[in-house]
Amino acid sequence: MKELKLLNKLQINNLSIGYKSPLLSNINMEAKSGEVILLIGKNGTGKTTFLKTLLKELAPLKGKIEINGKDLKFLSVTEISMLISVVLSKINVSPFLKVYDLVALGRFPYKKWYQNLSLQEKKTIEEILNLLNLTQYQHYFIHQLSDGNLQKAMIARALIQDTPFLIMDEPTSHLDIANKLEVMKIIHSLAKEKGKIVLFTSHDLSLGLSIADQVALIRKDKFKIGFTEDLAKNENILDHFAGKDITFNYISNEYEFISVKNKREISLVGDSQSLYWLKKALIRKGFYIVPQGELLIREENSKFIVQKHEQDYSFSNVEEVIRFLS
Ligand SMILES: Nc1ncnc2c1ncn2[C@@H]1O[C@H](COP(=O)(O)OP(=O)(O)OP(=O)(O)O)[C@@H](O)[C@H]1O
Repeated sequence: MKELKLLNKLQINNLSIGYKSPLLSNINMEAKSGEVILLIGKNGTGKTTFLKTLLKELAPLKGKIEINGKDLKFLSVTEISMLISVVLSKINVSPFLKVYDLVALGRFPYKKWYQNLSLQEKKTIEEILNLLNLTQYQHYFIHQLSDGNLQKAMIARALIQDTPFLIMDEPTSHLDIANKLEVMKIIHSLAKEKGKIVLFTSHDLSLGLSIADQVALIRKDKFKIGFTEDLAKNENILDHFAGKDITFNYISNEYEFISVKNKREISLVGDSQSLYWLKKALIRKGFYIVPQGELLIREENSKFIVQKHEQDYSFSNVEEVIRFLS
């Protein structure tokens, strides 16, 4: 699906947001066509407040937000709807709306009644339903949809709105891993193939980081933004979300729960899938994985071989190894 790529730009200067008093100040950021921005921060730090300000539901306390050179302050609701579409985490539509009608509502900024959809608009709705594998559900009431398909229907509505800037609040919450991955893929392709700027919040950090070009982090009343990997490295963002007895493993890219009962040091030789699962179990049980441990474990002919005091012990599964070591 090739489309003319327009150069979209979001520019925020010296923005302060909040209610009576500022929650966050001195927010500066810039994003261009094709960029995905992940907004993260612990609960209650101001993510929703930031999104509401971008949507002009809240007035900025200070500063300026421009989309494609247009200052939000001077735009009407309809004009903003042609620039920004939004997928909210809380579904705010009637459950007795049919999927097709929900999606068609995305054209509301452009006309008075969706029944007057042009042939071209109807064709685009069909294409988008098809793109999101929703065609077979188009005549369902939205309360009849699974969470995954409901989320996709909300995304379809935002897509039909056809705006340069798309905001998504927790688009992967309540979804299983297959649907999370699908939504991530959609976000990625909307930016890369359609040239949109997509800003989304997520508590699924490693998934979000894998598609984000920039990360905006709200921490200790400060808004920091940067190139994803630089910000992740400089701000230790993954450790920031870990807690007591929980650590982020930069090799496996996962959070790990650490028990403090065992303190033995183990070395794993090799990097097979079996050793990966063994390593997860060892860490969960509180062993330290180090380069030169007191015990060595390798895989040979689909068996785990534990080398202890120069002697080899063979085990056929993870459970046996853990029982032997515990
Ligand atoms: N209408 C309001 N008036 C005054 N304070 C508010 C209002 N709405 C939210 N707040 C406060 O602003 C702060 C930030 O809230 P916000 O909802 O933006 O956080 P968040 O990062 O989106 O949290 P979460 O991850 O839990 O959704 C909180 O302390 C909250 O209590």
